[in-house]
Amino acid sequence: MAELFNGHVMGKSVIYRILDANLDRAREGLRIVEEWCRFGLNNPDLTEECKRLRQELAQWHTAEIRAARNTPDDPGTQLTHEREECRGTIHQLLQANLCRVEEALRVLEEYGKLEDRQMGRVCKQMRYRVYTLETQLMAYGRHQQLLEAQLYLVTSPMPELLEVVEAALQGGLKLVQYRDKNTEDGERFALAQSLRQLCDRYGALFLINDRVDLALAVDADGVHLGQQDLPIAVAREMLGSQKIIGCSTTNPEEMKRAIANGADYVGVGPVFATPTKPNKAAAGHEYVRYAAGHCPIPWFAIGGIDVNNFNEVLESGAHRIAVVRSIMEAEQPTLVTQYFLSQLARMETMKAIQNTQAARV
Ligand SMILES: Cc1ncc(COP(=O)(O)OP(=O)(O)O)c(N)n1
Ligand SMILES: Cc1ncsc1CCOP(=O)(O)O
Ligand SMILES: [Mg+2]
Repeated sequence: MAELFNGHVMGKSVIYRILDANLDRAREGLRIVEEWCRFGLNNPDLTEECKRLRQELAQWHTAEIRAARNTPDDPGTQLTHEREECRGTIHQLLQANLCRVEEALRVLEEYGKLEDRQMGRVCKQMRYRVYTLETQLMAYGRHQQLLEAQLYLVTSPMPELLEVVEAALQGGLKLVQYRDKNTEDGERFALAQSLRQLCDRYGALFLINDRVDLALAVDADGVHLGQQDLPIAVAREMLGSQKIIGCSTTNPEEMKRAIANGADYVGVGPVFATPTKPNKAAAGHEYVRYAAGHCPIPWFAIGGIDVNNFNEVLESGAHRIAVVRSIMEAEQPTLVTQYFLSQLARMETMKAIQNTQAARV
């Protein structure tokens, strides 16, 4: 059926070309995401969902639709956006491709229903499934990254804040918390936004200390709450299940409660008394040893840790640490970050070797 639209003959072949291009686009985008779910995350559920979506789309890609393809006459093949040629991180690559799939599904929904109402309905459902996939994938990646992070930088306010954090990111840091008690909200928001962008560029997680509203405003990866801050349950309600919530603990009771309330990680300390938190007594090595033996979720030893006493903290059983001054006040934040990270990685390797040997005996 040929229909006249604005003087142009709108034949079936035009609709079929649009469907063909967008079926390809959606399937290619899904394949890119699927490869990451499979090889990057080793996640069978997410891999399976990508595959199912691809296969369901393939059923709509009939021989008739394929036959309408006319690549040489397609003006769109020469068009690339600058951003397509430069994806900085896996996160950006995944987001760009998920967005491409969602757009293609929307096109398939709108043009598909001109041909077959069922196709419109199915593509709409698939678009919602892709939104869910996106949320799950981003949350999974975020929690995986938290598991892998061994060094946590908690910032302190200073004029060179962004430069120092960037220097630490250049040293391989993957987890940053913006902690700033006194700056007024407007400036705090602007700084949090800049830090968010900086962390994105380096593929690092970005959390906000104390303020759930600020975490929401800049779409941070999560929030860190102390015993005097909002309850975890309230923050969870506001942030949803996909974001990270950390909680400070000073003793086993606080740790147990934080875990029962759904914290994703806990701070364990202060290990040593510290001027950064002057009114807080040290919990000491004993609590670090307790965490090493009992804590089932990721935990970070914090408080007074520096390059000189850091090995003692590792000997007490810590394999993740959080620091403020050691990096924020370092002459060479990149080098200090590299030093901490290399020592933490070395310790992991030694533990893996010891475990293998113990398993053999
Ligand atoms: C990783 C980490 N652990 C502990 C804290 C301290 O949080 P809190 O007890 O709420 O104290 P303030 O940082 O808000 O002064 C932290 N921020 N990060
Ligand atoms: C925020 C916080 N919570 C427990 S100790 C501490 C401060 C750690 O700072 P520093 O690493 O400078 O001792
Ligand atoms: Mg706090």
